[in-house]
Amino acid sequence: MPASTAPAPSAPSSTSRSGRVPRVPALLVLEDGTTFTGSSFGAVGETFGEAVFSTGMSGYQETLTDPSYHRQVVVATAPHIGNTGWNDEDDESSRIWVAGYVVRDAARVASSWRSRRSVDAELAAQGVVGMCDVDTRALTRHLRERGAMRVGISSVDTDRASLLARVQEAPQMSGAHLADEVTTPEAYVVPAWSSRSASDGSSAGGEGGRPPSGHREKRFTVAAVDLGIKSMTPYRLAERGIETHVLPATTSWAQVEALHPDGVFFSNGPGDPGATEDAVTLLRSVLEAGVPYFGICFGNQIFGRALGFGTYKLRYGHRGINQPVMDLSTRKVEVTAHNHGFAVDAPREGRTETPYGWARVSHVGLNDDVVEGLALEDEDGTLRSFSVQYHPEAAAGPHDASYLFDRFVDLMESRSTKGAPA
Ligand SMILES: NC(=O)CC[C@H](N)C(=O)O
Repeated sequence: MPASTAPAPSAPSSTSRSGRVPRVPALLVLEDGTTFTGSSFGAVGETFGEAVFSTGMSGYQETLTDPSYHRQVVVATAPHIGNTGWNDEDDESSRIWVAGYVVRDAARVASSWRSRRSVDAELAAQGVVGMCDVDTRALTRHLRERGAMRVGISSVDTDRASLLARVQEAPQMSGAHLADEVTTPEAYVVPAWSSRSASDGSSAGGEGGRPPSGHREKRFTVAAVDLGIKSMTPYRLAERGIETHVLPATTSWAQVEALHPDGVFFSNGPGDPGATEDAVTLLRSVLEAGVPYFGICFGNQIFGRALGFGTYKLRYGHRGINQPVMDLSTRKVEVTAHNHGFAVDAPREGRTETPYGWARVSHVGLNDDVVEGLALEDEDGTLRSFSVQYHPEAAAGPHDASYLFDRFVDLMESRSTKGAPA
Protein backbone atom coordinates (compact mmCIF):
# COMPACT_ATOMS: atom_id res chain seq x y z
CA MET A 1 0.00 0.00 0.00
CA PRO A 2 1.48 3.36 -0.89
CA ALA A 3 2.26 5.55 2.04
CA SER A 4 0.73 8.98 1.73
CA THR A 5 4.18 10.45 2.15
CA ALA A 6 6.46 7.75 0.81
CA PRO A 7 10.07 8.39 1.72
CA ALA A 8 12.57 8.61 -1.10
CA PRO A 9 14.29 5.23 -1.47
CA SER A 10 17.66 6.91 -1.44
CA ALA A 11 18.98 10.32 -0.59
CA PRO A 12 18.91 12.84 -3.43
CA SER A 13 22.11 12.47 -5.41
CA SER A 14 24.62 15.25 -5.53
CA THR A 15 24.78 15.96 -9.23
CA SER A 16 26.41 19.31 -9.56
CA ARG A 17 29.74 17.58 -10.25
CA SER A 18 30.78 16.59 -13.78
CA GLY A 19 28.24 18.79 -15.54
CA ARG A 20 25.20 16.85 -14.39
CA VAL A 21 21.95 18.67 -13.82
CA PRO A 22 21.65 19.73 -10.17
CA ARG A 23 18.93 18.07 -8.10
CA VAL A 24 16.56 19.79 -5.71
CA PRO A 25 13.77 18.24 -3.61
CA ALA A 26 10.54 17.55 -5.52
CA LEU A 27 7.00 16.58 -4.59
CA LEU A 28 4.49 14.49 -6.56
CA VAL A 29 0.79 14.73 -5.67
CA LEU A 30 -1.93 12.58 -7.21
CA GLU A 31 -5.45 13.89 -7.51
CA ASP A 32 -6.61 11.61 -4.68
CA GLY A 33 -4.13 13.34 -2.38
CA THR A 34 -1.46 10.61 -2.31
CA THR A 35 2.02 12.11 -2.29
CA PHE A 36 5.52 10.90 -3.10
CA THR A 37 8.75 12.71 -2.42
CA GLY A 38 11.93 12.59 -4.47
CA SER A 39 14.32 14.82 -6.36
CA SER A 40 14.12 16.89 -9.51
CA PHE A 41 15.19 15.13 -12.72
CA GLY A 42 15.59 17.27 -15.84
CA ALA A 43 14.09 20.75 -15.64
CA VAL A 44 13.34 22.31 -12.26
CA GLY A 45 9.75 23.53 -12.30
CA GLU A 46 6.25 22.25 -12.20
CA THR A 47 4.06 20.09 -14.43
CA PHE A 48 0.60 18.54 -14.53
CA GLY A 49 -0.90 15.71 -16.53
CA GLU A 50 -2.39 12.24 -16.37
CA ALA A 51 -0.22 9.81 -14.40
CA VAL A 52 0.33 6.55 -16.31
CA PHE A 53 2.93 3.82 -15.99
CA SER A 54 4.97 2.13 -18.68
CA THR A 55 6.49 -1.29 -18.14
CA GLY A 56 9.09 -1.22 -20.93
CA MET A 57 12.53 -2.23 -19.71
CA SER A 58 14.10 -0.40 -22.64
CA GLY A 59 13.17 2.28 -25.17
CA TYR A 60 12.81 5.29 -22.87
CA GLN A 61 13.94 7.68 -25.61
CA GLU A 62 11.20 6.43 -27.96
CA THR A 63 8.67 6.64 -25.13
CA LEU A 64 9.52 10.22 -24.21
CA THR A 65 9.32 11.38 -27.84
CA ASP A 66 6.08 9.50 -28.69
CA PRO A 67 3.41 12.19 -29.32
CA SER A 68 0.74 9.86 -27.89
CA TYR A 69 2.11 10.73 -24.44
CA HIS A 70 1.22 14.42 -24.82
CA ARG A 71 -0.27 15.62 -21.48
CA GLN A 72 0.74 12.43 -19.67
CA VAL A 73 3.24 12.07 -16.86
CA VAL A 74 4.95 8.74 -17.46
CA VAL A 75 6.12 6.59 -14.57
CA ALA A 76 8.82 4.09 -15.58
CA THR A 77 8.48 0.76 -13.79
CA ALA A 78 12.01 -0.16 -14.91
CA PRO A 79 14.00 0.86 -11.84
CA HIS A 80 17.07 2.21 -13.59
CA ILE A 81 16.61 4.78 -16.37
CA GLY A 82 19.17 6.58 -18.48
CA ASN A 83 22.00 4.08 -18.61
CA THR A 84 22.31 4.32 -22.42
CA GLY A 85 21.94 8.10 -22.42
CA TRP A 86 20.29 10.06 -25.22
CA ASN A 87 21.28 9.69 -28.87
CA ASP A 88 20.55 11.58 -32.09
CA GLU A 89 18.84 8.66 -33.86
CA ASP A 90 16.01 7.16 -31.81
CA ASP A 91 13.59 10.08 -31.42
CA GLU A 92 10.09 9.20 -32.60
CA SER A 93 9.27 12.87 -33.30
CA SER A 94 10.93 16.27 -33.16
CA ARG A 95 10.64 16.72 -29.38
CA ILE A 96 9.87 15.19 -26.02
CA TRP A 97 6.09 15.05 -25.59
CA VAL A 98 5.57 13.60 -22.13
CA ALA A 99 4.31 16.18 -19.66
CA GLY A 100 6.63 14.72 -17.02
CA TYR A 101 8.82 11.71 -16.31
CA VAL A 102 9.06 9.84 -13.04
CA VAL A 103 11.82 7.34 -12.36
CA ARG A 104 13.36 5.58 -9.42
CA ASP A 105 17.09 5.51 -10.02
CA ALA A 106 18.44 7.94 -12.64
CA ALA A 107 21.67 6.58 -14.11
CA ARG A 108 24.71 8.49 -12.92
CA VAL A 109 26.68 7.49 -16.00
CA ALA A 110 25.35 7.23 -19.55
CA SER A 111 27.19 4.54 -21.43
CA SER A 112 26.63 3.84 -25.12
CA TRP A 113 28.65 4.56 -28.24
CA ARG A 114 25.58 6.33 -29.60
CA SER A 115 24.93 8.48 -26.52
CA ARG A 116 25.38 12.23 -26.98
CA ARG A 117 24.09 13.50 -23.62
CA SER A 118 22.25 12.30 -20.52
CA VAL A 119 18.47 11.91 -20.30
CA ASP A 120 18.62 14.39 -17.46
CA ALA A 121 20.35 16.99 -19.67
CA GLU A 122 17.93 16.39 -22.56
CA LEU A 123 14.89 16.76 -20.30
CA ALA A 124 16.37 19.97 -18.88
CA ALA A 125 17.26 21.33 -22.34
CA GLN A 126 13.68 20.77 -23.51
CA GLY A 127 12.22 22.21 -20.29
CA VAL A 128 10.58 18.92 -19.28
CA VAL A 129 10.07 18.45 -15.56
CA GLY A 130 10.91 15.02 -14.22
CA MET A 131 11.43 13.41 -10.87
CA CYS A 132 13.78 10.71 -9.63
CA ASP A 133 14.38 8.89 -6.35
CA VAL A 134 10.68 8.04 -6.32
CA ASP A 135 9.29 4.75 -5.02
CA THR A 136 7.90 3.96 -8.49
CA ARG A 137 6.85 0.46 -7.45
CA ALA A 138 4.44 1.83 -4.85
CA LEU A 139 3.27 4.56 -7.24
CA THR A 140 2.57 2.00 -10.00
CA ARG A 141 0.68 -0.30 -7.65
CA HIS A 142 -1.44 2.66 -6.60
CA LEU A 143 -2.25 3.59 -10.22
CA ARG A 144 -2.99 -0.05 -11.00
CA GLU A 145 -5.49 -0.27 -8.13
CA ARG A 146 -7.08 3.17 -8.40
CA GLY A 147 -6.61 3.84 -12.12
CA ALA A 148 -4.83 6.52 -14.11
CA MET A 149 -5.45 9.92 -12.57
CA ARG A 150 -4.24 13.49 -12.69
CA VAL A 151 -0.92 14.32 -11.08
CA GLY A 152 1.29 17.29 -10.37
CA ILE A 153 5.05 17.35 -9.87
CA SER A 154 6.82 20.37 -8.48
CA SER A 155 10.39 21.17 -7.57
CA VAL A 156 9.52 24.83 -6.92
CA ASP A 157 6.44 24.60 -4.69
CA THR A 158 6.59 21.57 -2.44
CA ASP A 159 3.55 22.53 -0.39
CA ARG A 160 1.18 19.56 -0.65
CA ALA A 161 -2.09 21.48 -0.28
CA SER A 162 -1.28 24.11 -2.86
CA LEU A 163 -0.04 21.52 -5.39
CA LEU A 164 -3.09 19.31 -4.81
CA ALA A 165 -5.45 22.23 -5.44
CA ARG A 166 -3.78 22.84 -8.80
CA VAL A 167 -3.80 19.13 -9.71
CA GLN A 168 -7.55 19.10 -9.17
CA GLU A 169 -7.94 22.03 -11.57
CA ALA A 170 -5.87 20.40 -14.34
CA PRO A 171 -7.74 19.09 -17.41
CA GLN A 172 -8.90 15.45 -17.50
CA MET A 173 -7.81 13.08 -20.28
CA SER A 174 -11.41 11.97 -20.87
CA GLY A 175 -12.91 14.33 -23.41
CA ALA A 176 -9.53 15.78 -24.46
CA HIS A 177 -9.13 16.44 -28.19
CA LEU A 178 -5.37 16.70 -28.67
CA ALA A 179 -4.56 15.70 -32.25
CA ASP A 180 -4.43 19.31 -33.42
CA GLU A 181 -1.74 20.04 -30.81
CA VAL A 182 0.66 17.37 -32.07
CA THR A 183 0.01 17.07 -35.81
CA THR A 184 2.39 18.39 -38.45
CA PRO A 185 1.58 21.97 -39.52
CA GLU A 186 2.49 21.13 -43.13
CA ALA A 187 2.25 18.00 -45.26
CA TYR A 188 5.56 16.27 -46.04
CA VAL A 189 6.67 13.23 -47.98
CA VAL A 190 8.74 10.31 -46.74
CA PRO A 191 10.01 8.64 -49.93
CA ALA A 192 10.32 4.94 -50.50
CA TRP A 193 13.86 3.85 -49.74
CA SER A 194 14.74 3.40 -53.37
CA SER A 195 14.18 7.07 -54.13
CA ARG A 196 16.14 8.58 -51.26
CA SER A 197 19.78 9.02 -50.47
CA ALA A 198 21.10 6.22 -48.32
CA SER A 199 22.67 8.64 -45.88
CA ASP A 200 19.59 10.84 -45.42
CA GLY A 201 17.89 9.59 -42.30
CA SER A 202 16.32 12.91 -41.43
CA SER A 203 12.70 12.28 -42.28
CA ALA A 204 12.29 8.63 -41.44
CA GLY A 205 14.62 8.63 -38.43
CA GLY A 206 14.33 5.60 -36.26
CA GLU A 207 17.30 3.53 -37.26
CA GLY A 208 19.92 6.11 -37.97
CA GLY A 209 18.92 6.57 -41.60
CA ARG A 210 20.37 3.24 -42.61
CA PRO A 211 18.48 1.81 -45.57
CA PRO A 212 17.32 -1.71 -44.92
CA SER A 213 18.76 -4.41 -47.13
CA GLY A 214 16.95 -5.16 -50.38
CA HIS A 215 15.90 -1.74 -51.71
CA ARG A 216 12.63 -1.69 -53.55
CA GLU A 217 11.33 0.62 -56.21
CA LYS A 218 8.39 2.73 -55.19
CA ARG A 219 5.36 0.49 -55.30
CA PHE A 220 2.52 2.46 -53.67
CA THR A 221 1.52 5.86 -52.36
CA VAL A 222 -0.01 6.10 -48.91
CA ALA A 223 -1.77 9.13 -47.42
CA ALA A 224 -0.95 9.08 -43.70
CA VAL A 225 -3.08 11.29 -41.50
CA ASP A 226 -0.87 12.50 -38.67
CA LEU A 227 -2.75 12.39 -35.38
CA GLY A 228 0.60 12.16 -33.55
CA ILE A 229 2.60 9.91 -35.88
CA LYS A 230 5.81 8.19 -34.76
CA SER A 231 8.65 8.42 -37.27
CA MET A 232 9.17 4.68 -37.33
CA THR A 233 5.81 4.20 -39.08
CA PRO A 234 6.72 5.92 -42.38
CA TYR A 235 10.07 4.16 -42.07
CA ARG A 236 8.36 0.76 -41.94
CA LEU A 237 6.31 1.74 -44.99
CA ALA A 238 9.34 3.17 -46.82
CA GLU A 239 11.30 -0.05 -46.39
CA ARG A 240 8.46 -1.81 -48.22
CA GLY A 241 8.64 0.55 -51.19
CA ILE A 242 5.88 2.90 -50.07
CA GLU A 243 5.97 6.66 -50.48
CA THR A 244 4.16 8.19 -47.51
CA HIS A 245 2.48 11.58 -47.66
CA VAL A 246 2.15 12.63 -44.03
CA LEU A 247 -0.82 15.00 -43.74
CA PRO A 248 -2.06 17.34 -41.01
CA ALA A 249 -4.98 16.12 -38.88
CA THR A 250 -7.20 18.79 -40.44
CA THR A 251 -6.79 17.43 -43.99
CA SER A 252 -10.05 17.10 -45.94
CA TRP A 253 -11.20 14.13 -48.00
CA ALA A 254 -10.77 16.23 -51.17
CA GLN A 255 -7.10 16.78 -50.27
CA VAL A 256 -6.57 13.07 -49.60
CA GLU A 257 -8.34 12.09 -52.82
CA ALA A 258 -6.21 14.52 -54.83
CA LEU A 259 -3.14 12.38 -54.00
CA HIS A 260 -4.79 9.29 -55.54
CA PRO A 261 -3.42 7.16 -52.73
CA ASP A 262 -3.29 3.38 -52.99
CA GLY A 263 -3.96 3.26 -49.27
CA VAL A 264 -4.80 5.53 -46.35
CA PHE A 265 -3.24 5.31 -42.91
CA PHE A 266 -4.30 6.97 -39.61
CA SER A 267 -1.61 7.14 -36.96
CA ASN A 268 -1.38 6.78 -33.21
CA GLY A 269 -2.01 9.90 -31.17
CA PRO A 270 -2.90 11.43 -27.82
CA GLY A 271 -6.29 12.17 -26.30
CA ASP A 272 -9.73 10.66 -26.12
CA PRO A 273 -10.89 9.03 -29.37
CA GLY A 274 -14.46 9.81 -28.32
CA ALA A 275 -13.65 13.54 -28.58
CA THR A 276 -12.31 13.41 -32.14
CA GLU A 277 -15.02 13.95 -34.73
CA ASP A 278 -13.23 15.25 -37.86
CA ALA A 279 -11.05 12.16 -38.18
CA VAL A 280 -14.12 9.91 -37.98
CA THR A 281 -15.82 11.89 -40.75
CA LEU A 282 -12.69 11.77 -42.91
CA LEU A 283 -12.28 8.03 -42.41
CA ARG A 284 -15.90 7.39 -43.36
CA SER A 285 -15.20 9.09 -46.71
CA VAL A 286 -12.14 6.86 -47.17
CA LEU A 287 -14.20 3.74 -46.46
CA GLU A 288 -17.03 4.89 -48.70
CA ALA A 289 -14.54 5.33 -51.55
CA GLY A 290 -13.24 1.79 -50.93
CA VAL A 291 -9.60 2.86 -50.50
CA PRO A 292 -7.68 0.30 -48.37
CA TYR A 293 -7.17 1.58 -44.84
CA PHE A 294 -4.66 0.67 -42.12
CA GLY A 295 -4.70 2.26 -38.67
CA ILE A 296 -2.48 2.05 -35.62
CA CYS A 297 -3.63 2.71 -32.05
CA PHE A 298 -5.60 6.00 -32.25
CA GLY A 299 -6.15 4.95 -35.87
CA ASN A 300 -7.75 1.73 -34.57
CA GLN A 301 -10.05 3.65 -32.24
CA ILE A 302 -11.09 6.07 -35.00
CA PHE A 303 -11.70 3.06 -37.29
CA GLY A 304 -13.91 1.54 -34.58
CA ARG A 305 -15.90 4.75 -34.30
CA ALA A 306 -16.21 5.09 -38.09
CA LEU A 307 -17.66 1.57 -38.14
CA GLY A 308 -20.21 2.52 -35.49
CA PHE A 309 -18.58 1.09 -32.34
CA GLY A 310 -17.98 3.04 -29.15
CA THR A 311 -14.77 3.62 -27.21
CA TYR A 312 -14.20 3.68 -23.45
CA LYS A 313 -11.44 4.51 -21.00
CA LEU A 314 -9.46 1.63 -19.51
CA ARG A 315 -8.70 1.78 -15.81
CA TYR A 316 -4.96 2.17 -16.24
CA GLY A 317 -4.31 1.22 -19.88
CA HIS A 318 -1.59 -0.80 -21.56
CA ARG A 319 1.87 0.72 -21.85
CA GLY A 320 4.91 -1.45 -22.39
CA ILE A 321 6.60 -3.73 -24.88
CA ASN A 322 5.68 -7.25 -23.74
CA GLN A 323 1.91 -7.45 -24.15
CA PRO A 324 0.51 -10.72 -25.57
CA VAL A 325 -2.07 -10.40 -28.35
CA MET A 326 -3.78 -13.08 -30.43
CA ASP A 327 -4.48 -12.67 -34.14
CA LEU A 328 -7.87 -14.42 -34.25
CA SER A 329 -7.58 -15.30 -37.94
CA THR A 330 -4.34 -17.28 -37.53
CA ARG A 331 -4.63 -18.03 -33.74
CA LYS A 332 -1.01 -16.91 -33.48
CA VAL A 333 0.11 -15.06 -30.38
CA GLU A 334 2.37 -12.02 -30.77
CA VAL A 335 4.29 -10.17 -28.12
CA THR A 336 3.65 -6.52 -28.86
CA ALA A 337 4.30 -2.89 -27.92
CA HIS A 338 1.36 -0.94 -26.43
CA ASN A 339 0.52 2.58 -25.42
CA HIS A 340 -3.18 3.09 -24.97
CA GLY A 341 -5.56 4.26 -22.29
CA PHE A 342 -8.78 3.87 -24.29
CA ALA A 343 -10.19 0.89 -26.18
CA VAL A 344 -12.87 -0.02 -28.73
CA ASP A 345 -16.07 -1.62 -27.50
CA ALA A 346 -17.00 -4.24 -30.11
CA PRO A 347 -18.36 -7.81 -29.95
CA ARG A 348 -15.59 -10.44 -29.76
CA GLU A 349 -17.62 -12.98 -31.70
CA GLY A 350 -19.21 -12.82 -35.15
CA ARG A 351 -19.38 -9.99 -37.65
CA THR A 352 -21.24 -6.68 -37.57
CA GLU A 353 -22.79 -5.28 -40.73
CA THR A 354 -21.76 -1.66 -41.38
CA PRO A 355 -22.41 0.71 -44.30
CA TYR A 356 -18.85 -0.10 -45.52
CA GLY A 357 -18.81 -3.89 -45.22
CA TRP A 358 -18.61 -6.49 -42.46
CA ALA A 359 -16.62 -5.60 -39.35
CA ARG A 360 -15.06 -8.03 -36.91
CA VAL A 361 -12.63 -8.02 -34.03
CA SER A 362 -9.37 -9.39 -35.46
CA HIS A 363 -7.07 -9.28 -32.41
CA VAL A 364 -7.58 -9.49 -28.65
CA GLY A 365 -5.25 -8.83 -25.73
CA LEU A 366 -4.57 -12.01 -23.78
CA ASN A 367 -4.07 -10.27 -20.43
CA ASP A 368 -7.56 -8.76 -20.28
CA ASP A 369 -9.51 -9.58 -23.47
CA VAL A 370 -9.39 -5.95 -24.69
CA VAL A 371 -10.06 -5.43 -28.41
CA GLU A 372 -6.63 -5.06 -30.06
CA GLY A 373 -7.57 -5.07 -33.74
CA LEU A 374 -10.42 -4.67 -36.21
CA ALA A 375 -11.00 -5.93 -39.73
CA LEU A 376 -13.46 -4.78 -42.37
CA GLU A 377 -14.34 -7.42 -44.94
CA ASP A 378 -16.46 -8.02 -47.98
CA GLU A 379 -19.32 -10.42 -47.44
CA ASP A 380 -17.13 -13.30 -48.70
CA GLY A 381 -14.47 -12.50 -46.07
CA THR A 382 -12.02 -10.68 -48.37
CA LEU A 383 -10.14 -8.06 -46.38
CA ARG A 384 -10.92 -4.41 -47.19
CA SER A 385 -9.31 -2.50 -44.32
CA PHE A 386 -7.87 -3.19 -40.89
CA SER A 387 -6.26 -1.66 -37.84
CA VAL A 388 -4.54 -2.61 -34.60
CA GLN A 389 -4.59 -1.03 -31.19
CA TYR A 390 -0.91 -1.76 -30.61
CA HIS A 391 2.36 -0.83 -32.31
CA PRO A 392 3.67 -3.01 -35.15
CA GLU A 393 6.27 -0.32 -35.91
CA ALA A 394 7.88 -1.56 -32.67
CA ALA A 395 9.78 1.54 -31.55
CA ALA A 396 10.71 0.30 -29.08
CA GLY A 397 9.45 -3.23 -28.99
CA PRO A 398 9.47 -6.74 -30.40
CA HIS A 399 9.00 -7.20 -34.14
CA ASP A 400 6.38 -9.99 -33.97
CA ALA A 401 3.72 -7.75 -35.53
CA SER A 402 5.71 -6.40 -38.49
CA TYR A 403 3.68 -8.74 -40.75
CA LEU A 404 0.87 -6.17 -40.50
CA PHE A 405 2.80 -3.77 -42.74
CA ASP A 406 3.12 -6.61 -45.25
CA ARG A 407 -0.61 -7.25 -44.89
CA PHE A 408 -1.24 -3.59 -45.79
CA VAL A 409 1.01 -3.88 -48.86
CA ASP A 410 -0.77 -7.09 -49.92
CA LEU A 411 -4.11 -5.38 -49.44
CA MET A 412 -3.10 -2.43 -51.60
CA GLU A 413 -1.78 -4.81 -54.20
CA SER A 414 -4.97 -6.82 -54.30
CA ARG A 415 -7.15 -3.70 -54.48
CA SER A 416 -4.99 -1.62 -56.81
CA THR A 417 -4.99 -1.63 -60.57
CA LYS A 418 -1.73 0.35 -60.44
CA GLY A 419 0.22 -2.11 -58.32
CA ALA A 420 3.43 -3.26 -59.96
CA PRO A 421 4.58 -6.77 -59.07
CA ALA A 422 7.09 -6.97 -56.22
N1 LIG B 1 -0.87 5.48 -28.80
C1 LIG B 1 -2.08 5.90 -29.10
O1 LIG B 1 -2.41 6.12 -30.25
C2 LIG B 1 -3.02 6.18 -27.96
C3 LIG B 1 -4.45 6.36 -28.36
C4 LIG B 1 -5.29 7.02 -27.29
N2 LIG B 1 -4.81 8.35 -27.01
C5 LIG B 1 -5.27 6.17 -26.04
O2 LIG B 1 -4.67 6.53 -25.06
O3 LIG B 1 -5.86 5.11 -26.03
